[in-house]
Amino acid sequence: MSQSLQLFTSCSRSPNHQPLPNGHSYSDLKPFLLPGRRRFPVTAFPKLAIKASSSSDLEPSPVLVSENGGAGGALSPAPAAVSSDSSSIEVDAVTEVELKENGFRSTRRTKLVCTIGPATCGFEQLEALAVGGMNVARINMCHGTREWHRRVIERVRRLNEEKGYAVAIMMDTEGSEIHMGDLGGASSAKAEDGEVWTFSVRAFDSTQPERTINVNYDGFAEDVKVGDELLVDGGMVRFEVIEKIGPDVKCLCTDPGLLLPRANLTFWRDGSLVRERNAMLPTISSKDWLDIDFGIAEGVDFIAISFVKSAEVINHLKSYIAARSRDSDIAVIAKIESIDSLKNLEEIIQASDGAMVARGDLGAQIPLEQVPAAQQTIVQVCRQLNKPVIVASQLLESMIEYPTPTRAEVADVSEAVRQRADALMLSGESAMGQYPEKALAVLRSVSLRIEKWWRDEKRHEPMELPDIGSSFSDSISEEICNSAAKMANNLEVDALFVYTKTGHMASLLSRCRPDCPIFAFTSTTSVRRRLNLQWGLIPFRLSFSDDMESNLNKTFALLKARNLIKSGDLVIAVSDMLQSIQVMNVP
Ligand SMILES: Nc1ncnc2c1ncn2[C@@H]1O[C@H](COP(=O)(O)OP(=O)(O)O)[C@@H](O)[C@H]1O
Ligand SMILES: C=C(OP(=O)(O)O)C(=O)O
Ligand SMILES: [K+]
Ligand SMILES: [Mg+2]
Repeated sequence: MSQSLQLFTSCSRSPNHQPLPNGHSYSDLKPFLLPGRRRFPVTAFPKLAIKASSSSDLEPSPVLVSENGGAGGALSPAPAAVSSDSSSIEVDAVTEVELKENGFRSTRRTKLVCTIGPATCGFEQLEALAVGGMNVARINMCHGTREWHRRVIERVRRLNEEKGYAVAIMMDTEGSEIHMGDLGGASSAKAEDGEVWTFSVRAFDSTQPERTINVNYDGFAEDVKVGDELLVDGGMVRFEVIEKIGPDVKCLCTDPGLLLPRANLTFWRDGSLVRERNAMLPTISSKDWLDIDFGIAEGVDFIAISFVKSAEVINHLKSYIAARSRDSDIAVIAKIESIDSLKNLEEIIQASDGAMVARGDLGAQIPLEQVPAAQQTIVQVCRQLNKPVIVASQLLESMIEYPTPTRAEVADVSEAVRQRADALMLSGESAMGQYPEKALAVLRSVSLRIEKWWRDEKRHEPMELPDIGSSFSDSISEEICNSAAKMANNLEVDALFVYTKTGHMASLLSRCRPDCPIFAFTSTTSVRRRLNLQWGLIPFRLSFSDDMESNLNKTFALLKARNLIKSGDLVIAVSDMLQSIQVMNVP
């Protein structure tokens, strides 16, 4: 490290001295196709110019073998086999190719989550998504059987092990809000203007009468009143309640559209959402607890909780998980999709390990025109409190049916990227749409383009992040990361390196949204998979010691052997173990 400059905070005296005592708790589908609307051809959409590299590039070297984290373009599949011995380094195979082909600075920073459903549950389909940049696979316990979900998890794990990806798994609970039944097996049903449909709390076995929909909530027929407005999926289809006959509620379709299995139902009276009974339903239902047990047993990386109302339920779940899963640490994501969750936003996010702007249901509870402001607030609060945030639902809704997005959808995706959300999510587009891979490619290319635009325009926002450290050592970590990120921008370094046991220092760097990518080295596979959700982090699995000098030498050697860095690259390194910022050229 001949050209290295080391800066130390006043707290540490030299790189080899003991760091400060660090008690870190590191912490229709409605085809909204208007007559004469022009749709641009698929080829008009910018494609990533990333070639698959030759297989020899990817041969596992004697010391190095790779695994996942995701980015990039139409990349080649990865090398087989993953080792985890102490002399190796593991990085997502897709990211590795992208780093080699495009260089550090152009790697994708925004992470991508894909909901897995019938369109994407096969091994090859999952692999295509991994190659296309999926960082996290989401399974929605609203749909499918546990056995079905188990097979998906098993395939994702097998992909990671055999092909070198590091796709994390997020399990999303059903929650106990009111929704329709599964349409007797049909994938959708069209409700036309003026038709009368029956919504019933009766359960139907195989033969569902025509224009009849089962409702999951026993109190439904009692609670609704004639004249109420019934909204499916927040207004994708609308009905008016015209008659109640015992368990059956007759409704007139006033806004036509496509009904999807298990679609969410809300009812409105005199322009307000009726929520008295809803509010009494538990956030985590008994079925959800069984699903959570399933998720813990399967070792999922994230559990997303639907319709969170307060921080209490998050704390409750976190203590449940802590008592039950000894070695793996499952992150809890709060879905912000109700009025109550907006009211208690800060305390919910503070209690959680991350949040999701679940615009589908949120848009059913607040007027649609308020959703963009709510999104911006949620993204900002998450950033301030240092929690990853996912922007979800209808990002590319038209791509369920069409191979290209609308301009409006591209603008929406761009806005989420511009807000520097950690992750974007596909729902129906990847679960049951016709073009899952194309939808993912659109998220990828829009993310890359907007991120580049941001950097080119040097739109550094002034860093007005509030202090969040809860102890003196936390505050030191925070200051170090803020300073390191600022130095990285000013010096235009190629990458930030962070050695982190719990991932906390890595997330503090990510929070600053620096111009360069952040290589996060961590020794556990579960931390590494969790870091997959955070903006700009490229997680590597690496065994490291408390001696930064030797960690850096080892990392440089391993990365150089893999052609991932070269002599002269400028790097800034920070770590959990040592309160220092080191700036150096790769020797
Ligand atoms: N595991 C699954 N099995 C069958 N269909 C699924 C599954 N997951 C998702 N889907 C389909 O994809 C659609 C969009 O998924 P998502 O947004 O997660 O659920 P929802 O529409 O219920 O909020 C669902 O409405 C459903 O039709
Ligand atoms: C992501 C959401 O939740 P789900 O798909 O589970 O309804 C949403 O409502 O936007
Ligand atoms: K759900
Ligand atoms: Mg929802």
